[in-house]
Amino acid sequence: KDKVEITKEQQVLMQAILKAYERHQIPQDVAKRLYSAEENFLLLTEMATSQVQVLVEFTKNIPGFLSLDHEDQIALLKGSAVEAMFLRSAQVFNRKTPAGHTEVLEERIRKSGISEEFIKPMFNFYKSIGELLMSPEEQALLTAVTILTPDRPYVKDHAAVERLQEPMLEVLKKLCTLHHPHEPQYFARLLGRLTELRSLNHYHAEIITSWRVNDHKFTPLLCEIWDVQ
Ligand SMILES: Cc1cccc(C)c1Nc1c(-c2c(F)cccc2F)nc2cccc(C)n12
Repeated sequence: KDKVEITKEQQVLMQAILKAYERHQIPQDVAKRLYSAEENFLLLTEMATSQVQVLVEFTKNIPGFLSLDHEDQIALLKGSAVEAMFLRSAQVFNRKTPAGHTEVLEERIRKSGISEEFIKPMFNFYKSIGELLMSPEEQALLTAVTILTPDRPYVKDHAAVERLQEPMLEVLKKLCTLHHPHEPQYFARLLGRLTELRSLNHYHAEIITSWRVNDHKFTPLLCEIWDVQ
């Protein structure tokens, strides 16, 4: 009989409480919220930009790299950036992050304006790297070997790059034997990944072009390393 009525003040109080509750969500709640392709592209652009910065710092710390011809240093960096970044993002992707983060990253990559034909080879590569269960030393050496690939475009002194790459391949080969005693083919499998990486260069160039066609903006560093704009 006596009608229940929310008073005006109670309405205001309830709205304030609800607003606060929705604003202060815990991470996994946020993860469920779908992001727009633009938001995903922006996040990936930030990730890619910091990956390039990390790549440049890592490369400068490779023993002997800074004593190479300066133009060759640039040619090696520009020629290997995509492959090195695929390797690093594969490590990031395969690291067992707190539950749900890898799926979130995968979802954001899938919804960032990259066409399906490039998504497949990208995740196949991530999976094939994950299956190798590389040690941190193997990951670091494989990245250094990738950067010190003598036959990149515009490299003048091939021999000097080979002299740096050789000893790293030797150490990597020994590590594979030590870490994977029951897999004599492990080193060969690692080098097989480098071949797969090269094919991803082509896909990456297409991804960049398709983003540019849709007028996506890159950071100055990404433009510089991939000769965009
Ligand atoms: C950070 C990231 C992680 C996984 C997938 C993607 C698409 C990205 N983002 C980019 C990559 C890139 C990379 F950084 C690592 C591996 C493969 C890549 F395609 N390259 C570029 C070039 C211009 C802009 C972006 C956003 N971008």
